[in-house]
Amino acid sequence: MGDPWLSAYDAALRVARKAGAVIRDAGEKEIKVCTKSSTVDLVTKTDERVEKIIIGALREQFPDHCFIGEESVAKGEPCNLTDKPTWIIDPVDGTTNFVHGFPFVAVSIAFAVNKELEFGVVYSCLENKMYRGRNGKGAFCDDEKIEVSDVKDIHKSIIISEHGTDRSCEKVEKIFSTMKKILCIPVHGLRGSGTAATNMCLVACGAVEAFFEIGIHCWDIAAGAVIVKEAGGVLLDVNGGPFDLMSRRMVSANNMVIAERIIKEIEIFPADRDDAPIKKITKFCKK
Ligand SMILES: O=P(O)(O)OC[C@@]1(O)O[C@H](CO)[C@@H](O)[C@@H]1O
Ligand SMILES: [Mg+2]
Repeated sequence: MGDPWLSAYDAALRVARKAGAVIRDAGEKEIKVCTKSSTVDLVTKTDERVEKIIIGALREQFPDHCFIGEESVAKGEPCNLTDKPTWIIDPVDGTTNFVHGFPFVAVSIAFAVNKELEFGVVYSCLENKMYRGRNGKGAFCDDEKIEVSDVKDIHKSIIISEHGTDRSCEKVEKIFSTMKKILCIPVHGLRGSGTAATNMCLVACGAVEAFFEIGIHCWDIAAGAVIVKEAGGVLLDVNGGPFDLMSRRMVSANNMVIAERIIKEIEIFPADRDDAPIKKITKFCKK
């Protein structure tokens, strides 16, 4: 049997580039900002518009496929991963960056069949870098094959994490306590680009050793997960168990030595699963 998902992969690359161009253009104009789950969970017309463009184009070509998109889920659509061919989309990963002109904004498109990720595309559209990975076929940035770093000594590592959009003090304390413990190992540095998809690509191309977060969503990390795995990296739950795309918890690392060392320091806090019963998020926009 040939390559069953090649046309889907090509479509993902095409529409990711198109989406990136729309985001770049929109960034030149005035951006009207609304909020979703908290006052620091930002959304703009561009997020919604780009998601419509991506899903519209893919649905036209693949009418039987299912779609999980960040903004559609925010409007109350289901977020269940079934065995059916399913696209998992974050139209703008790094909306806060987009709003502020901080130069890391990504379009993230992944494709899963039988709950297995087949490929992932992350277009870092302000840098104009196209990261991509296909199950069993390697990971690339533009035309260059990428690989994770070979560092095994945590003292020689850079680790990425993010603060998320839930600012309840209890959670923030746990996040900072974890970061403090990791910093004090000590590691070479802690970083955060503001987009989970880009963070994972930084692991995949060896610029950092690991990225972990509790509170991310499946659309933030699905494409990056394929890219990290195909670049030779590992994906785990924050408790060291198997990675679960819908769990909102993840450690991605260049190897098990680094992953397990970080896991020792992570203070786990609860996060509702992405496939928990639907709750529509109310959007707030200033008049
Ligand atoms: O809302 P957006 O811009 O798509 O997601 C931005 C983002 O920062 O939120 C996650 C959860 O904290 C991050 O790690 C992720 O990349
Ligand atoms: Mg987004």
